[in-house]
Amino acid sequence: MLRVNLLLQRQSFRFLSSQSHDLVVIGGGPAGYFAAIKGAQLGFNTACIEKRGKLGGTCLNVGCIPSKALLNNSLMYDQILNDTQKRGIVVDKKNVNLDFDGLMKYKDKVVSQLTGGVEMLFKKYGVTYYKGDGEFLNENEVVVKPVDGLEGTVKENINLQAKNFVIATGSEVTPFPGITIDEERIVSSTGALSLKEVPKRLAIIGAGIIGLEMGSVYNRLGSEVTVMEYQDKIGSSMDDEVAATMSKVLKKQGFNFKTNAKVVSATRSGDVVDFTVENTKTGKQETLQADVLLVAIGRRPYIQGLGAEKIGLEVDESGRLVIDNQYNTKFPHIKVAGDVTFGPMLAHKAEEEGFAAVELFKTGHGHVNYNNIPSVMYTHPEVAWTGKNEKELKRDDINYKVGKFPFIANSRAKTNMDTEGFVKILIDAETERILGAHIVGPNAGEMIAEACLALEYGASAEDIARVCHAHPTLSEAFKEASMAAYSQPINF
Ligand SMILES: Cc1cc2nc3c(=O)[nH]c(=O)nc-3n(C[C@H](O)[C@H](O)[C@H](O)COP(=O)(O)OP(=O)(O)OC[C@H]3O[C@@H](n4cnc5c(N)ncnc54)[C@H](O)[C@@H]3O)c2cc1C
Ligand SMILES: NC(=O)c1ccc[n+]([C@@H]2O[C@H](COP(=O)([O-])OP(=O)(O)OC[C@H]3O[C@@H](n4cnc5c(N)ncnc54)[C@H](O)[C@@H]3O)[C@@H](O)[C@H]2O)c1
Repeated sequence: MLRVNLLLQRQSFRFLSSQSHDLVVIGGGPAGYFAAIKGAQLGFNTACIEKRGKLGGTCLNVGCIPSKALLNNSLMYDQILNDTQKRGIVVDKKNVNLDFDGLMKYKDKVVSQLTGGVEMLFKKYGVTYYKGDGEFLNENEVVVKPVDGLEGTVKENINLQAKNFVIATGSEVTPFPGITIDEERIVSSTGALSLKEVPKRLAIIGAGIIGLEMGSVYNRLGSEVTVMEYQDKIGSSMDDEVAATMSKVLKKQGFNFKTNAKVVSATRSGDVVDFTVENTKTGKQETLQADVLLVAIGRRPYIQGLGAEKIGLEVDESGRLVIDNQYNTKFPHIKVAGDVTFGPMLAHKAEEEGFAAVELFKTGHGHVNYNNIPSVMYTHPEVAWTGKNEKELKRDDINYKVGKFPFIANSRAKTNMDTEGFVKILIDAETERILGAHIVGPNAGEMIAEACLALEYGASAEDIARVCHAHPTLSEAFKEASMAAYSQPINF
């Protein structure tokens, strides 16, 4: 009898595939793939589990990258149509055509190039890539399960033991209670990135970053865009002056905003969507129609199927995995990075955390400065900021000075006929160290890197202003705003 049992045990072991690694990363988005590559570079025998079938997570597949491809090309289309005449370029508008299918195909091509690029990097650095669904069995073991219908998925359950884990399972769209997303007529950002045609009327719930970026794409392509925002202003995460400027600019571009607007219901009837909006101040309701309704009211952490509860990981009231300042869960060998935990849901923040978490495993040190995480909205003009805004400085009772410089007074912006916006620098009134920077303007997303560097190294406004900036460049506006903060600008 004992012999038979041993035999059976040995046989079942043959079918249970099992591997061991130094580091297992769950999720192959920006947090996960940075953690995995850094882990391999630091000498860990590293594996990454991803169930999507493609690496790069939300950002590369259905977020940053496809949205920026559409933003860039829709801007070019709009400029060819509407921004050539004054520049001495003659365009026969009748012969400018939009190949919407081509626009989408280009977007898909960039996505697959970049997701394929991450896969190549895994090969280059020796990261083992498991295509499957990762679930904790206990605090030292994860099972990778096959995903139905996914090409290249693991063929059977594989148990992975590891000394260290990074959870990087990201986020998902926050659903709107009572509204069913079908990704055709009532869409999330994912559906909005893959529409079959340009909707005549696009309604958007939420004037956050997704609402304003995707609204910009379709506004340029010809949709009539209406954005409904619950709060009394658009761009709630922005500095008030920046948000007010963007509201004016986007209205001029054709956006229709309804603020203090609560969507009460929305239903699809055939090819149209009927929705009812209530004004939160007056209580007045109106029923409107759109061809497509985009729900963009935020994202929430994603831990479905991870087995977090099984091993007793703490989750807060917003669904985020709770960690300490070293990214540790209650188990120091299980760290968390990216959208699934605290902080802004941004790809570069996720990357930094993935990197830092693995450095902490290896060396006990890792660094992310949460006071200096830039945000960029890729509309035209772009909006970018880092550090504190005026409201936060007032709230914290910090005495500050403001330096502002408008792009209308910047020679490069003038020559480019692209003068909307300004650079605003906030400095400590006493030390004159930079505390925050807020930019509305052409290439603001690139310019903010200068503010990040200055903030990180504790530069004063004068330190920035005394650095020679090339002429004529947009970055001179950053220098002049710094001059304005502690003294006077030259060109304004
Ligand atoms: C439309 C849109 C545009 C955006 N644009 C920008 C932008 O321009 N700039 C910016 O900074 N941010 C942008 N973001 C936000 C950015 O995409 C996220 O902040 C970023 O992707 C977070 O990275 P992450 O690695 O934490 O999570 P994710 O990118 O969500 O990756 C998590 C991965 O884990 C996988 N996973 C989850 N559970 C499991 C499991 N149990 N087993 C195996 N795999 C699992 C998921 O399939 C997913 O691929 C945008 C988001 C959207 C929706
Ligand atoms: N360029 C970028 O960095 C970029 C681009 C896209 C998305 N993202 C990230 O993706 C995440 C999700 O973006 P998002 O735009 O969905 O979220 P968001 O949090 O930026 O904006 C959501 C907006 O919806 C409003 N809202 C919430 N509930 C509402 C309701 N019931 N009715 C009307 N309005 C309502 C909020 O007040 C807010 O203004 C964000 O964390 C964002 O940082 C970043």
